[in-house]
Amino acid sequence: MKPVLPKIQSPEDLRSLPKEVLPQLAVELREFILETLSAKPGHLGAGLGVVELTIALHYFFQTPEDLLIWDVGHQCYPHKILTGRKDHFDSLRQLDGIAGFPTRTESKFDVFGVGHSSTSISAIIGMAIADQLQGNLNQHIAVIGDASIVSGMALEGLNHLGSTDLDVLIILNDNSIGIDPSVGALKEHFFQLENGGNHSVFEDFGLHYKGVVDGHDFDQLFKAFEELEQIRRPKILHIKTTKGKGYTQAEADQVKWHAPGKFNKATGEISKSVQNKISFQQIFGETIADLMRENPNILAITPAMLTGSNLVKAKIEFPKRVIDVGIAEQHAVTFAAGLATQGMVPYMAIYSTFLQRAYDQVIHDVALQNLPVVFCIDRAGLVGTDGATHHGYFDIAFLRSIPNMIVSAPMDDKDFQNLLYTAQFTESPFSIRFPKGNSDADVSTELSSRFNFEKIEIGRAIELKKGNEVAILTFGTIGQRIQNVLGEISFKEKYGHYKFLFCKPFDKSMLDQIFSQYQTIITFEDGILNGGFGDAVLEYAQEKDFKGKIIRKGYPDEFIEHASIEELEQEIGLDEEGILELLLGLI
Ligand SMILES: Cc1ncc(C[n+]2csc(CCOP(=O)(O)OP(=O)(O)O)c2C)c(N)n1
Ligand SMILES: CC(=O)[C@@H](O)[C@H](O)COP(=O)(O)O
Ligand SMILES: [Mg+2]
Repeated sequence: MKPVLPKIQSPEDLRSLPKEVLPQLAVELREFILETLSAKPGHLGAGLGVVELTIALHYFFQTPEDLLIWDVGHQCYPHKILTGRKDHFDSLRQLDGIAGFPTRTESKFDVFGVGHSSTSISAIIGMAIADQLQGNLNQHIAVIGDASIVSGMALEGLNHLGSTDLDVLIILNDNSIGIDPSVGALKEHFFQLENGGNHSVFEDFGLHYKGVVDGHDFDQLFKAFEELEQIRRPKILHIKTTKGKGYTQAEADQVKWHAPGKFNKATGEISKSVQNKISFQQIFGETIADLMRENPNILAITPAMLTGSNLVKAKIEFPKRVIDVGIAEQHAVTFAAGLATQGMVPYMAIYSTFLQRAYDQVIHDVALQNLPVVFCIDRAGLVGTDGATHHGYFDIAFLRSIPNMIVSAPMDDKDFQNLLYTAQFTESPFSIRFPKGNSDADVSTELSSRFNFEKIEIGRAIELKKGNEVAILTFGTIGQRIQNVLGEISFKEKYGHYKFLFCKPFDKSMLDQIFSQYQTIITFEDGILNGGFGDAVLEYAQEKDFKGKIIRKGYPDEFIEHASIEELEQEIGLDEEGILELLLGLI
């Protein structure tokens, strides 16, 4: 049979095909995704799992007039390929290329921007109510995974939806896994439904329930769509799929193949880059286990990012003290607050971008009660190819404004370990932000407790180098880059370098000293400038009536798109070359 995929530029082309060729199209689509992703890394398993579902949805419904939302959006590659982006698909997640998640500015088929999970039900209700009020007769469909539907936001959406008369179709794509194996009580309920259980929790939410349908079987999918078309009220279709479907290796190790990086399609071998340096994630994983060995009150909490946060090893050693609560950032933070009231020492491992969802819990449940929860904020700063939804550059600003909160960031591996160590002794909430990727420490660096942890004086800044013209103040790992640049620069004596491990509390006495010695100050941070570290310096400068010049460098007041971290830093001018140019321009 002739290939079908090359003929498809839009769902209209798809809808002109006879149903019989759809299984062949599914094979071609998988092949196309595997071929591309083996060289241009991205999220693999989730997309492979929804190939038939995606084809069936665009075939049956009149997209884009019928509105289709993909929750999280990491499974959207078949959707992107079928909706006019096939020819650009090899630019996936790269500078100026197509985004890894549905994005409204990219296509009219991406009706809602996603990246963070569990938003699809709320968004589709909003669209359905708007269409009802405006008299539009289009369909409304949201596809959501088994790990995402148990999250608070999704449950709030279901609770709303079930009380309406909206003709909305929710498709629960149940593959019995998130990134890591599913957790929580509802996974057992879903399992029972798959095995003949006949009353679903969704009916109690007021939805018509249909399940469980084989999500890889076109006939079953179309039959279910036809049946549900007649039900003109909120409804849910529960389908069972296999994450990684059609690629043996991805089916066999679904955690590894969630987002495997580059790989050899023929052998299934995942490329390993030669690692000369230790990553901050490795340091975190080793150090937290070390601290847990020493202090039985320490627990580590993760909202569904056990592998990403490098907590797997600690979980094996301390199964009861490393707790994955599922996609439940809000619950995770308040749960940590509860633990802290009873004298436990919770280390909340959370990506900066996902902490955004729990902002009220940080303020109301932790900081207001001055509870000593340790926030280990991973993926802080730019994260690269995941792009705008996942960069973590707001946290300095949003944490600095909260009373009682300690806001810290290491410059290097040792600082990081010492901050993690010190945090257990404080009586206030303590945040430690660290970036994705490598530290400057060599792979041979000893990470275990044989390295002697040192208690850090909270709030104290350190003069790394005296200067006589320009004071460079850094917060976080960007300080390492400054050190590299200073190593190269002529007129070194002109530049002083001050390391601020804490943005709050702020070392005012060090600033007093800097104000008295320099007329030019430049601040560097890997966060948004609005309200960040540089602003803290400015605020104090104004208070002290400092008359010199203050320049702030960080990220602009913009949402930054996807590309490699290095490319993005270069664009912003915060790569070594950009910094060198900047510093030379100051004298
Ligand atoms: C609020 C939020 N927390 C965490 C994540 C990270 N994350 C992305 S996909 C995913 C698992 C989703 O599992 P599921 O909904 O079952 O979809 P599947 O990958 O199995 O298709 C997680 C935890 C996220 N995107 N958003
Ligand atoms: C889709 C999603 O939110 C996650 O899969 C995210 O891409 C993980 O990021 P890391 O790869 O940095 O763990
Ligand atoms: Mg799943």
